[in-house]
Amino acid sequence: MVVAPLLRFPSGVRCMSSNLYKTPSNITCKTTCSSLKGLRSNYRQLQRFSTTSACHDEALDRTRNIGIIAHIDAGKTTTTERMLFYSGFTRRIGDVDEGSTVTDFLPAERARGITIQSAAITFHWPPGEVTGVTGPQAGAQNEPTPRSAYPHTINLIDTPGHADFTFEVMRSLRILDGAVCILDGVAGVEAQTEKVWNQASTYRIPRVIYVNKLDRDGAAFGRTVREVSTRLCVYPAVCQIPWFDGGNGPFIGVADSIRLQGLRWKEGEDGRTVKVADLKQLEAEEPALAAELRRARIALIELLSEHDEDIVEKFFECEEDHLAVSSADIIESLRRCVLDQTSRIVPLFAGASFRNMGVQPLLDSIVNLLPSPPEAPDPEVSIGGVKGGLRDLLSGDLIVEQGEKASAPSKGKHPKKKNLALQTSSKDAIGKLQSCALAFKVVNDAKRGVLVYVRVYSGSLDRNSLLFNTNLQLSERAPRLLKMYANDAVEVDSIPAGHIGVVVGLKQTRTGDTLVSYAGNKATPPEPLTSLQLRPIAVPPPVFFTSVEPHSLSEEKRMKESLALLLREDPSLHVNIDEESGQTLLSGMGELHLEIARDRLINDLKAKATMGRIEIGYRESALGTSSPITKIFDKEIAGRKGKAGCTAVAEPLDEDLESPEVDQDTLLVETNDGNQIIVRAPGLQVDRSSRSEEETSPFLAPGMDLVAFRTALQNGAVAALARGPQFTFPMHDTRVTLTIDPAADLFGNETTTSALSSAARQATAAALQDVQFGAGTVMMEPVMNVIISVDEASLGSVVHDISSSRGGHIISLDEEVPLSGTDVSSTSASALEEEALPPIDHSRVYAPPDPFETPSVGVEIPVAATRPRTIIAKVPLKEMVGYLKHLRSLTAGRGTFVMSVDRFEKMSGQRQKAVLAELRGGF
Ligand SMILES: Nc1nc2c(ncn2[C@@H]2O[C@H](COP(=O)(O)OP(=O)(O)OP(=O)(O)O)[C@@H](O)[C@H]2O)c(=O)[nH]1
Repeated sequence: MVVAPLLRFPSGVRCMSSNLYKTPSNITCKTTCSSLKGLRSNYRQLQRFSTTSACHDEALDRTRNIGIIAHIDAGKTTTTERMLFYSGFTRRIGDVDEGSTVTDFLPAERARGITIQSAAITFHWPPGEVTGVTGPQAGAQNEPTPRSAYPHTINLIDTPGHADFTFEVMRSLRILDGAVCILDGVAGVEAQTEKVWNQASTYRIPRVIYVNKLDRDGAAFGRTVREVSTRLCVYPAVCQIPWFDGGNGPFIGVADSIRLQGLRWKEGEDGRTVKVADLKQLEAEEPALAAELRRARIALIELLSEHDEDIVEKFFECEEDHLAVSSADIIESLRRCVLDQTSRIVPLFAGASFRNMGVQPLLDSIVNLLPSPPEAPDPEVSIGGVKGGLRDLLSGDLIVEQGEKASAPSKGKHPKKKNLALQTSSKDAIGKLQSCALAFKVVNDAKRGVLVYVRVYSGSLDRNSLLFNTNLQLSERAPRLLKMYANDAVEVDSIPAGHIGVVVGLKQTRTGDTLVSYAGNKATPPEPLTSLQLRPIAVPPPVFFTSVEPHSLSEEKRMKESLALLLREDPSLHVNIDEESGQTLLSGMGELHLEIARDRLINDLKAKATMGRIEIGYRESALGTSSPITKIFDKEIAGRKGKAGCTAVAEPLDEDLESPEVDQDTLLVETNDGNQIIVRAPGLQVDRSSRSEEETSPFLAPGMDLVAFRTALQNGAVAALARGPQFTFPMHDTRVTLTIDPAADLFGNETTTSALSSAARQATAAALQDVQFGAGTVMMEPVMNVIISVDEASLGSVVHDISSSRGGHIISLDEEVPLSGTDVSSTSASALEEEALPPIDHSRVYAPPDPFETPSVGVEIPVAATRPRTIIAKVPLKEMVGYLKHLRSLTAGRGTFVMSVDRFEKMSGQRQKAVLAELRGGF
């Protein structure tokens, strides 16, 4: 009798065997024996856990921070709901289509049936209390107990699948230690799957794959396995194959190649009852399936043997009998391969979550195969201009020279000695670090206020500790800490390293900020801790915008507060105020992104405002150089006299060309939103004897330091660049050089920061006008990097449509390595790609045959016609609006695509004219 690990329980967890076993040949077990105790008891367990620090290390081994990633509609939320149900977290299974799921709890998500925000939720698998007592570890004995025999804490992040929320996905990926990638067994590997897969590769996240929806007509497990190898460029380790009743009947379960058994679920039940049949029983009942299962087992051992020496040894110990290798040894081998990602082995499982089939073995695989926080790759940090791993930093392997970024290369007699001193003092500072956490999500909760979700990476984040925000350079106290269960919460005293929790009461922290606590009671941490940042990501440029108007003047303040909150939640949204019209413009990544922002603003945050039409965010660019334009601002602002002068020159910015030389008169060179701002002040006589951030000058008003001076000028230029002189679109690829002549432009006490900003804004706007009257300006449009997946039969028509009707450029067909999905990441291409691993040998990939692979009626389609093809093209965004519908019609519903902003491109005169005519006449 073979009993699956999912059916084994540690002592103390009682299996209600009388209900579970039916006949010796038909073993049935309820997997949630100790489940359904209800939420309250789970809460109590976690509360105890979080206040008992002695258990933390052991408990950390029993923790998994896992994400679910996939293409839209692959079944992430449906699968998550089953996980919550089987773990005893919920008493009934929520339904996406009825809008009753736990994780999609925003009204907009429930109304649309899609995931918008990543939800973080905690549960235990297998059900029961996660004790600090270390159980028998795998590998300790000859036949070790799998990890899935003991309860683990799973922090699960359900991520959105829609391309408009790519940034939300990236944000979530940064804090995961492992992921389950769900594929739709009918659609296979889709373009969005490839994108999010590559993003996960960027962070080296170990993954398992779950092929869902195998109950649907047209499901093709074998084809999907092959696509995993060809399109995701990994070796699928097929751990389960689908069990179709009688070979080509309905999907009824899975055959497990690790444990050599069949798992069968009864149609129409809630899935808690699983019938297990061993290989002998399968041979009697389903001989074809049993034969395939043997082949799957052989293929699995062969694959592992190529990458793991230990399994080769076990294989020889078993006298080269593939079927004799123990399941525990296979699980350990798979685990080693998953954690060491150079093998590119990804375990693959099967199921139909909607029919309640396949989810418990998937949960077992999360516990057995994915890493605990200490086993996950070292999180990337940047500190004092140096990049590396956090663990390396804490252990002293990553060396930071404090203050080197700000100071010039060391001069003097003993440069080496100086460096050594700097290193020692930065080491001392790093020793003071008490905890380091990443705020990965900010949510405005109607009941609890603003919740900041954090992942703690080192130390322990304690209630009431002072947190320094290294992005905003300010400190905030953490008055309350919570552990979240979707939209329910439990108060805790601390959040230890490796865990996910919520800080309530932070007023400034935004999504993506790094928070550190440190020893000592200074207001700021010692250098270089002030610059410590975890996995920074760059926000992509927004390409759609809309206007937001308050219903009345009295509503304006409230609307602005709501917008500020929206921006804290989602930094991929941007707000600009058009100085001339006074209009507030909200811009974002896509139409759906802005629609959801509108819903949040008006329905959830109750702002009384109206949003205009969603439009493409064009840009304007300078074609020539202006003459130097000087403006003197001289006016009373809020009862205080303000006077300042500034000279501006505007010119085209070519990032490929070298920046102008930076001399000691240059106070700032900064490129932001596609424009460059340079501030120069010859003769300012900067007093550099004080600390760098407090540098000052005799020309500046008392109390104004150099930072305030150049920020004021920069803000003025940014405001003017938000509105182009000819088409009123924001400027792009433009450089503005601001020059201050201290003798002529600065007027002592009267030169306030707002006067400086106003002078810089007026001078920049006038310089842009001067360009328009001279060489002129041109419109720019967002051009997208588009990846389209089609089959061979539709390739020709799709390529023709893109290149002739949509003005796109085909870049390539069937790139061997898919484009990296790191468009929203500052991280360079994945380290795995850098290691230049040998290509995957697709001919050696095992995939079982598909009963429904070819249509049973009509003309047989040649296999080549259904071969997946990938088109990579650059297409103007305007031509991609509403493209999905068109692509579906060209490809009989099979085609999918993803896109991301490539860059802004200058438009031809003819195209500019046509777009302007359309904009004036409306869409
Ligand atoms: N037949 C069948 N349908 C399924 C299965 N799993 C999910 N579905 C259906 O597929 C649709 C999408 O499921 P979701 O769980 O919302 O998918 P998702 O990946 O969370 O989608 P997004 O949140 O929008 O990215 C729903 O109508 C589900 O009922 C399955 O195993 N079989």
